Amino acid sequence: MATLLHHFCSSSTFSNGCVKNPLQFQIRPVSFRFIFPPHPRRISLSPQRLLVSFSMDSHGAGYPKEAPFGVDMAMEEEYAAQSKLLQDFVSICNIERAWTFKSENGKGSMGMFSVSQPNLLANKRKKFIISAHISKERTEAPTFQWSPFPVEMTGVSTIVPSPSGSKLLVVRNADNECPTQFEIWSHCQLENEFQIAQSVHGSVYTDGWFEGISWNSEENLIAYVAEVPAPPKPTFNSNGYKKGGSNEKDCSSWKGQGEFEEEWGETYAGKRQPGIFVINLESGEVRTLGGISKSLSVGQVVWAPEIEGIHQYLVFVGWSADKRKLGIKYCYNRPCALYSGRSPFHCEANEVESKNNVAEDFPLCNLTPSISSACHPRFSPDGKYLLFLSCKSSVDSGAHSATNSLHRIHWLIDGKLNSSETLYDVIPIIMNSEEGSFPGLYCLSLLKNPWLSDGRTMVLTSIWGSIEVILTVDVLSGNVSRVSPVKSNSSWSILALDRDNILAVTSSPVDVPQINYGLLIENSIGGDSWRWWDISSPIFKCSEKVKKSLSTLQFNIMKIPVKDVSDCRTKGATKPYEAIFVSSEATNPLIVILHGGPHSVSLASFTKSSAFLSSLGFNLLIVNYRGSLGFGEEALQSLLGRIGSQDVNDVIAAIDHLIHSGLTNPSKIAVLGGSHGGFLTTHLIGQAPDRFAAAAARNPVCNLALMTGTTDIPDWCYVESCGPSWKENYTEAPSAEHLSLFHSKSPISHISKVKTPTLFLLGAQDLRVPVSNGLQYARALKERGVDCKIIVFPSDVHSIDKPQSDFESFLNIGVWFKKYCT
Ligand SMILES: CC(=O)N[C@@H](C)C(=O)N[C@@H](C)C(=O)O
Repeated sequence: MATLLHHFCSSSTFSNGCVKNPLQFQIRPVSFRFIFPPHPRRISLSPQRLLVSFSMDSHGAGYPKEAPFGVDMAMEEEYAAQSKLLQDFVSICNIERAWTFKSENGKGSMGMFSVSQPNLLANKRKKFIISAHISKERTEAPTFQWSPFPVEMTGVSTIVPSPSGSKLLVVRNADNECPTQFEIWSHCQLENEFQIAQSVHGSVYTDGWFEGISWNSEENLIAYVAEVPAPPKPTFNSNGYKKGGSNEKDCSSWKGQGEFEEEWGETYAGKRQPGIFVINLESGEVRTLGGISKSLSVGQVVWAPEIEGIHQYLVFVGWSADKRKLGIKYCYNRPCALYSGRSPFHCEANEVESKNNVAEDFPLCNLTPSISSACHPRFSPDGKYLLFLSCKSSVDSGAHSATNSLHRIHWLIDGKLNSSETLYDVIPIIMNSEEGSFPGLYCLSLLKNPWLSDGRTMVLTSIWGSIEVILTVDVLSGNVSRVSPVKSNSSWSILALDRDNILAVTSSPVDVPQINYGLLIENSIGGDSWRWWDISSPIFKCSEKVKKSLSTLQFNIMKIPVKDVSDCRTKGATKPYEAIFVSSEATNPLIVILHGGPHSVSLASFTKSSAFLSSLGFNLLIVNYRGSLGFGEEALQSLLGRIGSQDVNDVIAAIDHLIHSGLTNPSKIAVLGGSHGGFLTTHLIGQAPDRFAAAAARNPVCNLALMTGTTDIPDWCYVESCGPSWKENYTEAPSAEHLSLFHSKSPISHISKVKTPTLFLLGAQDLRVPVSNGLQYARALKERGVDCKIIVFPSDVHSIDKPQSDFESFLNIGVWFKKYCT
């Protein structure tokens, strides 16, 4: 077991489970249970963990055995039963990506799905490929013939088919100091294999953000993003400092640390600088895209359209960081621009041989100087336009995520931008929209080839209120159409295009994912001309137990009216927000679930952990408080400067609204959230101490004054606490006034009122909300006699998503809530 359990039993739990706090003494009923299993071995002396058992271990020696540390013996049967059910949920597969190919015989097409499934024992996600032959006859339902077995992709970091579909790149990033391996496969064999030494570059980025792997149209070059090798560290031996430094290892010397170098924060430990490389598949030679300054990190590379006799260009995104690299994971507010540069295999021989790679030899062109953010470049099929997404609202306001926009520039074949060239807004930022109409673009990834055959319609997935929908966008007129069924309140997400048809996945909080196939029936693109079919697939198989428990559940998306409309600065902030209510019996205890960010959203889609909690007999209220993505920019911006009050009040109003609606009469209420959702969880138990019977917080923000000096995103503390005036205040050296403001906005300022038993799940490697935030708050609760339990996962980062940690987290949440809410 890679995980470590820390159960800090409060003194009160040792003394018969009484929950003690300075304001109130409460006696909880305690059941002392003597457990007599078929072969009695144990005597449980306390409901918590005082337990002695004598048993013969496999070596025959009799040693007293202790209860597992952190397992509440009064709940052991519950723990065992829940762990079985949770395993059934955990084993449900996810589709990561999909591709379609022309079929060999010209009839129909082939679908290839990259699927992942957690492997608890190995504490890894197994990845495998499963394929299907897709046949379709005009308007008839398409049929999928699935390959009999999946093929496991052990050790594979990513795969990328070539544009013609005749070759497949397989990348294997190695651990330690081993080379990265590239394999090129044809339909039935390995054609070539290349080992790229660490001295050339480190791991290829497969992170979904800097990541970019692009085949050229001739399919003889691949451009990609990989870690630039670190400069050598100073070397010392028995004679002292060894001049010159080297990366070689030998036994008679050691490496010093040199100097601290900034990295990109949470999930990017060890990543200082992504660079662009090109491999020639005929020679195996790897060249670096030159001219990139040290302060520019680059990614998302694509080839510009190829034109005979003209230098070949690469287009990519650059993020500059002069003084400090601030965390970039979940943070779309980092300024970035599109650049073009000449392919290192299309430069003059003397340029390539030049060892200097200086900027003058390889001039880069900033293609988007007039906008603060440009990412995900995509060329139109005719090569005339370059489309890109922008997070400018996020960059300009400082909110870590916000409404996106889509833009178009006219591509000039020499890879340069004419300064008079206009940048067109295809989808502008929507500040506020009418009920039921397009709320704005919330899309942070595009398919490699998102184009329908007319060459001007892009297909993408975007958040719309509490669901994801599939949209078509005419990039010349700017017309946006919702092509996933308007009446559906499930979430729809595109997997791949099959010529002009869409391969999608849908799910809801009570339905496991399902593959759907959308056929464009009429010639006119957009409107209601899409017909959708459910496709049966072996991918999302689940146990009878899971099916049975899901069949008893229902959900609806509720509109919650804003309480204090007079406090709102904009019209968009007065509009109702949403909450997803998942229920079976009206009298079930209720779990209020709160997303993080805060500019993120809980989707009405299938989430294994939430489905597990509903299957335990809890109703769920999943609140998309104002500030969430998917509701227009005014509603989102309304939260800046008001965290800890507006968001807290929105959650309380949602609970009240639900209760007054008569849909439920919960016996007890629990609250659960991670990160900013943990901030809300701990605020709620402090600000509304009588309302919650139990709480669970995953890497919660509890004290902004502590977080600002320890997190990878100190700017977040300023933006969310100060609002629009944050830039004037932001500094790495907070003043006493700043610290006092941060404290007043934090859950820790309400700690004296808390009495709710609270479970803390903390990742020791979290760079975003370092473990000290949760630990400080939890220790302060214990000091006050509030019942709490802390589990620290030593190798986990902010998301606590290693399979074993995720499993143990939700098992403990389920048991904790059962203990205090039923
Ligand atoms: C921007 C960011 O990471 N904020 C954190 C405080 C947070 O809430 N993170 C979100 C993304 C989460 O759900 O973990």
